[in-house]
Amino acid sequence: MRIVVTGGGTGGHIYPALALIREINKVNKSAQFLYIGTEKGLESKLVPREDIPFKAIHITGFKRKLSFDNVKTVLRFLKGVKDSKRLLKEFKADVVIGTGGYVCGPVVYAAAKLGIPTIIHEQNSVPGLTNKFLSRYVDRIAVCFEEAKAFFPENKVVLTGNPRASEVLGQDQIRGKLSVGLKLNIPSVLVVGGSRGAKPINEAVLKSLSEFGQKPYQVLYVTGDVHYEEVKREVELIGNPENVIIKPFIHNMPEVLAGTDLTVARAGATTLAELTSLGIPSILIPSPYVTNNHQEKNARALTDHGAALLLLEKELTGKKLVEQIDSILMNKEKLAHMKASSKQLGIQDAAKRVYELMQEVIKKNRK
Ligand SMILES: CC(=O)N[C@H]1[C@@H](OP(=O)(O)OP(=O)(O)OC[C@H]2O[C@@H](n3ccc(=O)[nH]c3=O)[C@H](O)[C@@H]2O)O[C@H](CO)[C@@H](O)[C@@H]1O
Repeated sequence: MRIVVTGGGTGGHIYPALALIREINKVNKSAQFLYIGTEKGLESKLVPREDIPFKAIHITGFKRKLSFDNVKTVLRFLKGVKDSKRLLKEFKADVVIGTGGYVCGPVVYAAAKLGIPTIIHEQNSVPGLTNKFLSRYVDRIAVCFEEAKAFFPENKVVLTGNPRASEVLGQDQIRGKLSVGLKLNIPSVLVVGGSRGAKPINEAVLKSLSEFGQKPYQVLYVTGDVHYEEVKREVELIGNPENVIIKPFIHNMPEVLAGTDLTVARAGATTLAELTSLGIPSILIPSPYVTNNHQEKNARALTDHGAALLLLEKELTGKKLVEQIDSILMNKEKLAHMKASSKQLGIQDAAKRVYELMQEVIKKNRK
């Protein structure tokens, strides 16, 4: 099977794609992959790390306001379609799957026009612009939230979940903890602001740093690559408590999550799929800067079922953050209840479901 995967911009679109590739590799040794992304997106760094063949096309996203830039974007889109068609023909793709981000636009559109079976994977409860546009042309739309179904043609949409939910299972939590310097016998809180970090979360953590030092739990605090140096400078002034470990980015997140008792995070859809797959309770601080406020809607899918607490960014303070962490970690009953609710929302066999959908569209195309 010759599979083209495309998706990019941020980790939330790239990690599901990488998880899908790894999971397919386990069951189909002869599968061949080509990843198409952009040079500027995080995918140009993450994909080659995994030894997956990577090709880049040049493309930019649409501005929501009407502007001359959009004319340039349309021209680039058409060029992107042309380049994608060439790559798809050269590779002789049997199926193309897009996992989100604007790079999917020309690649998946080109595939549909060439008559190659196509799938898009929508991680969020509310779809983005590119997937809405592509939904007209693709064979199937794989979604992760029941709520997302309403935005797509009924005959194409299938609830599969996020392949990352499958990948995070069965990991070695001891190795995960040791790899970042966490102690084995103390509860751990992971604080992470999505794949690129989040300044408001960093500010709140810095305000509570000394207080964390007094707590019977340990904190793994991930700043995001671009914020790391600044955070480090501030930490030097405040002092770094022994039970708070600070990292710019975690590359072995599945292992690290395995040893996590509670997570404080943005409400990116891929992070949520990982947390619910493992049954990790969370405190979610949705980014208010995303399209249609989709992170808050993602978060509510968990908070409505008691799997997470919601902390809106406008209400976020260092004090509130510590209070919420304590309210969960210091209350065994609440912790157990949240764990169970979280686990119930997980779709653990998501990778298998997406792979089956790929096989189905290929078969249908051959008939
Ligand atoms: C600002 C923005 O537009 N964010 C979107 C982006 O978020 P973002 O890229 O932050 O996505 P998610 O939070 O969904 O996923 C982040 C991914 O990066 C991984 N990770 C994160 C930090 C780290 O140090 N190491 C690591 O491996 C996580 O485990 C996860 O797999 O895509 C998501 C999925 O479509 C959307 O829901 C988010 O709204």
